[in-house]
Amino acid sequence: MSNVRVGIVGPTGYAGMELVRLVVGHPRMRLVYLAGSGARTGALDAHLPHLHVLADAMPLVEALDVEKAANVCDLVFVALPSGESGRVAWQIWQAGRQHGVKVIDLSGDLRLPADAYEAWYGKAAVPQEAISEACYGLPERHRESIRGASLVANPGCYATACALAVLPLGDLLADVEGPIVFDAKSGVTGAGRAPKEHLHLGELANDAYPYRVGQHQHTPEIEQALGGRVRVLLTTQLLPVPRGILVCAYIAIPPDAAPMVYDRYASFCEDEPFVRLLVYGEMPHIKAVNGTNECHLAVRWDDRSRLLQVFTAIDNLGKGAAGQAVQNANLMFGWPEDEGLRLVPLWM
Ligand SMILES: NC(=O)C1=CN([C@@H]2O[C@H](COP(=O)(O)OP(=O)(O)OC[C@H]3O[C@@H](n4cnc5c(N)ncnc54)[C@H](OP(=O)(O)O)[C@@H]3O)[C@@H](O)[C@H]2O)C=CC1
Ligand SMILES: CC(=O)N[C@@H](CCC(=O)OP(=O)(O)O)C(=O)O
Repeated sequence: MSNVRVGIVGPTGYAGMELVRLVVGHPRMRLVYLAGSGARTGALDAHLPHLHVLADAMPLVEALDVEKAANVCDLVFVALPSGESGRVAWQIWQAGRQHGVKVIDLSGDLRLPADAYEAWYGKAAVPQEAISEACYGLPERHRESIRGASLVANPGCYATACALAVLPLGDLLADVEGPIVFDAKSGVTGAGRAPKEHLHLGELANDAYPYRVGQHQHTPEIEQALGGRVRVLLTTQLLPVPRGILVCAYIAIPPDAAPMVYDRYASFCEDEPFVRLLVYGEMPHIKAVNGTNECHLAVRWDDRSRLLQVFTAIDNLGKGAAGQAVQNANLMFGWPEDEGLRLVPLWM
């Protein structure tokens, strides 16, 4: 059954190590190639002792060789810092194009048009050809295109949680008045593993605060994921927890649509394997989705303010990164969408 040969570029990073866990547990994937910058090579469990249990199932970590990645793998996940990741994904895709290698990039490099990317990320964009080739990998919106894609831009973590809060509105989105406001909070693994002063325990413990306000790079990605029809105000905040994203969206739907809005969300979620609508009145918890590919969603109409509140919770490393990447791979290979993703939450 384990017939598809898989490579992971960036396995020593937070998203990459979660990919290792999911790929090793996937019944149709065989991990054959691990590569990074060359700074940490050899046995992966020498750098990540918790993976010792998987040592026999894992190749050694090598310095990245694009040609090798393209030749020994059928599928490559690329999870490098933005600015580097999309370039590497594009190179591997080009090198393996003739024998149909499939590539999923977890960074923001292939998600936006070049001018928007450069404006919001402040970095040079990859060639337009790469951006045009890449399919935006939000299954709840682009399932059919993902099935036919060989290069996928995996969505951002905040962008996933925010878009999923709104997409169930469907054509009601056209009647929303004013911008949609997202109050979003993330655990610290969202910032990656490279040490930074504001991420130290001493700085972050007992604290929580907004950051990159008005400048967060997922703002245009959310607008794009919602079809470019609404303005978005996104406030991102850092929480002193390792993982998980919690979003509250405030949406001015027409008040006369309020009585049937829960049913609209219910009918959307009924067909979605990973978006779970909570019973009216229940609220999502990040602990209930951490370690999984699920998005938990709650809807509440506030009659006093005449606003719809939609709450979503995802694991930034799960549905926000590695889990969604595996979901996309399942679609690209024509497998059941939840293959290898029937995961029990970590809770503690
Ligand atoms: N963390 C998250 O929650 C999410 C992350 N993402 C995206 O996924 C990508 C990876 O994020 P994350 O895992 O958090 O990042 P980390 O900083 O934790 O890890 C980055 C990885 O990239 C490797 N690396 C760095 N530079 C190079 C290079 N020049 N060539 C080859 N390998 C290199 C590092 O390996 P080495 O040890 O060899 O230096 C490390 O394994 C980013 O683009 C991020 O935006 C997207 C959604 C959510
Ligand atoms: C807590 C934290 O810092 N989260 C990151 C999440 C975004 C990310 O991972 O980067 P992409 O733009 O490539 O998706 C951030 O806010 O930048």
